[in-house]
Amino acid sequence: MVTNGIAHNLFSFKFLSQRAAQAIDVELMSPSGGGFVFEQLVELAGLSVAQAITKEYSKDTHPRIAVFSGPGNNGLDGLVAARHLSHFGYKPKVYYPKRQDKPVNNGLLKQCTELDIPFVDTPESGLQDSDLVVDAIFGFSFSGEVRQPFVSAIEALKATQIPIVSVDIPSAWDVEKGIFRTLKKAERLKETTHELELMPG
Ligand SMILES: NC(=O)C1=CN([C@@H]2O[C@H](COP(=O)(O)OP(=O)(O)OC[C@H]3O[C@@H](n4cnc5c(N)ncnc54)[C@H](OP(=O)(O)O)[C@@H]3O)[C@@H](O)[C@H]2O)[C@@H](O)CC1
Repeated sequence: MVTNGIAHNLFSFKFLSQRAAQAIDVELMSPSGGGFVFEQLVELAGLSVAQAITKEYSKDTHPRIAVFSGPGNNGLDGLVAARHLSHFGYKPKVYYPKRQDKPVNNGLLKQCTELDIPFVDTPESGLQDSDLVVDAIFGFSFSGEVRQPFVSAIEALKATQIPIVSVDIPSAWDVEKGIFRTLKKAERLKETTHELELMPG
């Protein structure tokens, strides 16, 4: 879901607890439940993010998109979104500083590379000359204080004036209490994408 406006819309969202969000994933991937496999869910999540962006931000006005991908599955959603955004005619570039050597990660990296999507070394170079940033750093497994190498990425997101589209939740929010603790920060965020509400089922 992508919404215009900020604070007045935050309270019209339906938020899921961390436990509920994880339970939905388990249910979706259960053979007796949704029967989905992990890769399908990541693909659907990233595609949903890219589609949501096309609805809110035309490639004519916001062609250059920075994607910040984190170390977990939220970051994979970002890589998938980058690929679809490229197919949709946008010009994405990706900041992905902490990579896991797993088949799904490596496959998504390869697909982005083959589309000539640039990978940048710093958050600043990601944001430079970008019209919008996709925040796919942390999702529902984030906890505690932000650790490196993501401190500077979060600071860069706080400082930027371009629209931010967050996957699941704005990164570095306390998953359970963030909306109440960081409402001021949220008011600065332009957009929030809640991928879980876009999932099938
Ligand atoms: N699960 C699924 O099936 C599906 C999930 N999906 C998506 O994945 C998201 C959940 O994925 P996830 O569980 O990998 O968690 P996520 O928030 O991306 O990353 C956690 C990583 O961050 C790190 N980290 C944590 N705290 C930190 C800190 N304070 N400071 C710094 N680092 C910190 C920690 O890494 P570590 O530092 O421990 O190596 C950990 O590995 C979910 O929101 C949705 O978007 C969908 O694609 C559909 C299928």
